[in-house]
Amino acid sequence: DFFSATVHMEGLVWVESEMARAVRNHVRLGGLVPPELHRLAEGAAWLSDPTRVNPNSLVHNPIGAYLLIKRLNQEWANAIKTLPQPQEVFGEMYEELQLPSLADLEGCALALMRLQDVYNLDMRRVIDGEIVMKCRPNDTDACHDVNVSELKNRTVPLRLSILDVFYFGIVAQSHNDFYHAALWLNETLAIMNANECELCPDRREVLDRLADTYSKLRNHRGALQLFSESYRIDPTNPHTQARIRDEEYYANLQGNYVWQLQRSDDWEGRDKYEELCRVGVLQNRAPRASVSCRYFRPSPYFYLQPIKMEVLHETNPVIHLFHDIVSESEAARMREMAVPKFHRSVVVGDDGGDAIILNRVSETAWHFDYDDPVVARLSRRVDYATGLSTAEGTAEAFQVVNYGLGGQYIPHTDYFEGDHVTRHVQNGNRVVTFLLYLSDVDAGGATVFPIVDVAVPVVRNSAAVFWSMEKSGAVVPNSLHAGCPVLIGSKWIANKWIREHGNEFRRPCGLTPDE
Ligand SMILES: O=C(O)CCC(=O)C(=O)O
Ligand SMILES: [Fe+2]
Repeated sequence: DFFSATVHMEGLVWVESEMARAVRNHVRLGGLVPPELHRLAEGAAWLSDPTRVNPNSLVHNPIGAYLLIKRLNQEWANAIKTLPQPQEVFGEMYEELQLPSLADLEGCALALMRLQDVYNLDMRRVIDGEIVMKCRPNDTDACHDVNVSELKNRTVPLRLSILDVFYFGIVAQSHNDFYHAALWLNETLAIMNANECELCPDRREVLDRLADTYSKLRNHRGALQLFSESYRIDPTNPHTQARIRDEEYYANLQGNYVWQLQRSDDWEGRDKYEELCRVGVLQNRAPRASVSCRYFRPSPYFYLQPIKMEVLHETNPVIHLFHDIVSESEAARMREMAVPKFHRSVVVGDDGGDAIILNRVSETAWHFDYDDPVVARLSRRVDYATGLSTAEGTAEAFQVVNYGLGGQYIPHTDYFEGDHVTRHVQNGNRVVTFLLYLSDVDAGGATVFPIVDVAVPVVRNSAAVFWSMEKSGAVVPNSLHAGCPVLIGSKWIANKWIREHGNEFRRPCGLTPDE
């Protein structure tokens, strides 16, 4: 999949730019191409204009990413199909051409809907190509409405068409996500009611889909009304007639019941987590309420260049941010080595095995110390900075992650609990997390600790360091944390988890259990 890591999406920007270049060259040399192909190539010309902003920023925006995938999966693919000899236009690249799939397009649509919830995005503005976050009524004063797309100089209009709006509704419906289906299908209908449009979807299909969605959500009166309208358009359809009878029956049973559209994915702690994500949406720009800052020399290694340490939470759990702990070139090396190794991220599933879930959309690679001198050097630095051994068997390899579109990692603890202990705790539990930020993020993506109300900013080349265990060996439930969905940008991190075994003498028990 392309949508599961932003770095893969960046590759697609390059693909479009190269295809456009090939078409333009072909035309310049006197070749003929269908007008549609010509239009696509001209539309992508700006991608190879060096005076414009970084083309990768196109896919750092979720609307831009969706539109790119759509162009490649549908418009380019269809136009190429009409060519009798595509090799004449595209040459060798044609053989290796890998265009995104329908699953990618769906993944983009679902990602946008997830962002819509967490950041409470204004739907109308999304359709106009703008990402505007609104705080929810119960949010703290620390939350501020913001148009995050204004913060980036945009180069191309990112407007969605009514067919896109309809498509979002269809995707949601086909994933049994009736909440978003209702939102987007309703919007489709609203746009159709407000405008004369040539390229509108079939009205009856929109009505039937929305009616069916309402029925699933137990809004039988709404469903009845829509099926009735659909029936007026086509009175010969026996299926609609039957549905009207059913909905009438259920609506009567419901009596005066007042229906309200509600999100369907409720889980404990969701609201607090999402609120903190909204508060932290521009965390790396805003001044933070850090407890204190100081130079920190945890070992002679840092004698000449002490760590610039920001204390974000003093205890239970300790959360520090170490600034400039890796260099630009080390971070680049870590990212570059990861791409060829990437696999879709998994989490520990209920059965103790690996599980792929939509709650963790990202790609993962593991870097061992013997893979590269830079990795070994960084492991050593983590040892000096934490005072704990990072030798093999004591610490895990570096886990490098690039989040995908709307990529997030919902609240969890890094230490293992319950059934997971047996499978994952041969070397003891995870004592400390050293979370390196290998990139900036334009908006969203903060690491948040909902129990203690801390949002850690994604500051390039810094590391969030937090402790999951007390010296006594007791775990710290307050270390519950999450990676907020990336709203705009490409988020790269590298985790180093250090285990208990091998550190008994480096971090011995205190004199009292709560030391
Ligand atoms: O991406 C983040 O900010 C948090 C990641 C995380 O918690 C993890 O990988 O365990
Ligand atoms: Fe974590």
